[in-house]
Amino acid sequence: MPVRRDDILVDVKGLRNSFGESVIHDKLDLQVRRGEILGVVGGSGTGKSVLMRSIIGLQTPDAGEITVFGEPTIGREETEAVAIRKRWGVLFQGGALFSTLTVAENVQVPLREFYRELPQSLLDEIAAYKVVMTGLPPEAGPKYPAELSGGMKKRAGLARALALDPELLFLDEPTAGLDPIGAAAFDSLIQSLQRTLGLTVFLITHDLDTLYAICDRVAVLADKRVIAVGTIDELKATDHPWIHEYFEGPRGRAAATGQERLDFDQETGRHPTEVTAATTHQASQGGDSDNTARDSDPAGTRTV
Ligand SMILES: Nc1ncnc2c1ncn2[C@@H]1O[C@H](COP(=O)(O)OP(=O)(O)OP(=O)(O)O)[C@@H](O)[C@H]1O
Repeated sequence: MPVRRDDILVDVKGLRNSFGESVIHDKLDLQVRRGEILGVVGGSGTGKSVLMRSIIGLQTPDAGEITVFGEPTIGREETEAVAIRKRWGVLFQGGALFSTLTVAENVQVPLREFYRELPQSLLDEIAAYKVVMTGLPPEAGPKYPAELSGGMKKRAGLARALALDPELLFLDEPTAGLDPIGAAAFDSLIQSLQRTLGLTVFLITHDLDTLYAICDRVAVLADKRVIAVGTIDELKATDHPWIHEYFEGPRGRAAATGQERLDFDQETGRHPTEVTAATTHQASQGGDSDNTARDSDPAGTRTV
């Protein structure tokens, strides 16, 4: 069924980006649909982050058109760009928190930028609400990033990304560096926020478990463009060698098996609550397991 124009929140057409002689994107097209979680995958250096930066206006492309919420974003006057920027939130790779500001102050940065007239009492109230919304304990608000575990830093970054009540959320590798349980908890958090707040999510990831667990569609970057976009089943049916290797390689198969097991257990009402309870508890406690590198998971799957 054709997608209604209004339901395309991000539309990228004919994008070209290069750095010197090195062409990163050429004739790249991509659409993000309202209400979906779109996973963006591709080998290292294929230009996933540059694509995100182009969409949010941090990278000026050589050529192409980008519209967000139906508005062109390239070459806009600052005042017009601000009106669009207010409507999205961004979680950069690694959280990108200001180290000299507390968590609450970090969350207040976009509020101060766009709504200078807000009184401090309201800023504090909003920040406290966003902190708790992302599963952090209220005591995390006055802490500095250096005092937080890796998982807590991601949650703080997410709280800041949600500060302006965005319609569209950009997440760059949100589960990188998290252990499997912390990553699963973060996936659940993204999915539950997406559903509750009606968000559209552009999610760059290398994490196959995340794709299976929460993404509605997946876009694959290779050969300087988006070579395929669709559900995982649709992608598996394509014969591109990178896609085939990605989903049918050992980690891809492990993630698929893990998801099938989880689906089965959810249907039969068996153990997933154990995972949920453990992760929820961990999240509310700001547990240390968020801090361990997820790559230490040898099976490449987080279902335990
Ligand atoms: N500001 C820059 N100046 C020069 N080259 C850059 C710049 N930003 C990105 N690049 C290059 O563009 C390419 C794509 O980078 P990008 O960070 O988008 O890749 P990626 O797909 O997100 O990779 P990864 O999965 O490893 O994070 C890389 O070769 C990178 O070195």
